[in-house]
Amino acid sequence: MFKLASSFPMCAVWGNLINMSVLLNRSIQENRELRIESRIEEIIEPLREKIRDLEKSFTQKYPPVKFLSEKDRKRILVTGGAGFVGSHLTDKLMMDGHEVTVVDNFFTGRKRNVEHWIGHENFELINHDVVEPLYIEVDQIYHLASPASPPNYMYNPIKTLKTNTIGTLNMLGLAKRVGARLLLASTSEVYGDPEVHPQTEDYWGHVNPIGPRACYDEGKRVAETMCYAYMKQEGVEVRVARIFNTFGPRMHMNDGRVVSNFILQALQGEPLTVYGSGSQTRAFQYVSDLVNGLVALMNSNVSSPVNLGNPEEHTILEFAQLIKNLVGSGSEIQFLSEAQDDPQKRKPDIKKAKLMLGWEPVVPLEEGLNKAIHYFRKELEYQANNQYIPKPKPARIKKGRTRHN
Ligand SMILES: O=C(O)[C@H]1O[C@H](OP(=O)(O)OP(=O)(O)OC[C@H]2O[C@@H](n3ccc(=O)[nH]c3=O)[C@H](O)[C@@H]2O)[C@H](O)[C@@H](O)[C@@H]1O
Repeated sequence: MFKLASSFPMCAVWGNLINMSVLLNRSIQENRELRIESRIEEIIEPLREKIRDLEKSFTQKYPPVKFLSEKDRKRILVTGGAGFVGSHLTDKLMMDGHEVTVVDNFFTGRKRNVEHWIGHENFELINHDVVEPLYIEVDQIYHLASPASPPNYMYNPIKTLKTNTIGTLNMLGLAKRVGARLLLASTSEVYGDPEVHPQTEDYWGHVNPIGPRACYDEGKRVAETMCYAYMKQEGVEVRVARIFNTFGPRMHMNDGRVVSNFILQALQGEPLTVYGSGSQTRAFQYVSDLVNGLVALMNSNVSSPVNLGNPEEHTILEFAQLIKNLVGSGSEIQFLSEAQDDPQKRKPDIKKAKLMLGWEPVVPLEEGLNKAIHYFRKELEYQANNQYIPKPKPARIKKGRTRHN
């Protein structure tokens, strides 16, 4: 009796203990499962995000494109179409509803500049160097292919000369064969270090034919000569745009021209490098103004050269101060030695463009600069955050020659 009576509460205690330990085990188990689940969630969420991004890129949405009837839609070739100006021009022509073929050798152009059109039925991208002949059917040719920034065109002067001479001959030959109209992207550099100010189209220029800039200046001058020889001898319709200093988004980070240099230096707190005293002048136009001018010229009946630029002139030093202020940067200004044959003043006379094309720049300098600053700020963030951005490759040197000969 006593045994039974005393063993009864012991059984109850054991029973409770067992229940408690089962409960404890269960809650430990549940806790562990919860922790594992949340850990898995932590790992999976970024993967889900990547999949969502990939899905988005598969169902790519293109910028809106106008519908043009067969009669109005043109087949347009843009050489250098993946470059800074070329890619903005391609955007306009695509959005206007034309069929656009971009040809680029990607020396200074980048696929990223036109990637938003890849796969569109009106768009084609060809990796081709205009120094080699090209056989396609087109109605209009915008011939922009050539490095334009002084460090780029001086990097390989022979290649710059070939691009502007043989490349232009090839494109004029194509224009002649298929009956296309060709617009040459010429430059304010045909005026050299000008003795006439502002520069009008009838000024013949002041160019050093054997200086470091000659490969580009003389290359473009002979390209203009070729256009008019083809016009007179072969009846090819030509348009010649003399483009003055232009800036905007999609300039290459290593472009080396003053706008991208100053903005990047100001954003990174580095000294702004002014070559010489900074008293030399330039007038800067925003890229969308230039693109509108190019299209207006192509579709006009003006076959003689036309200046396209913004006549608002500043010294380079004023320009450095302005960029510093707009960025809100504490960078210093550093004076370096003057570049050889650097034009001391430049400002377009644009009366002809106003009168004959009804064109003039409309984007104020500060507004354009703020857009460019925003672009370069994003590019710097992109470079800092993106593991996959390709680092610029050093040029492959083969038997003393650079690769773009
Ligand atoms: O931007 C353009 O569209 C033009 O640029 C260049 O002509 P350039 O006027 O010499 O262009 P930059 O290299 O931007 O130089 C402008 C001025 O700033 C100066 N500069 C440049 C870079 C820099 O870091 N610091 C600096 O003081 C140069 O010495 C020059 O006096 C090209 O040669 C033209 O074909 C082109 O049309």
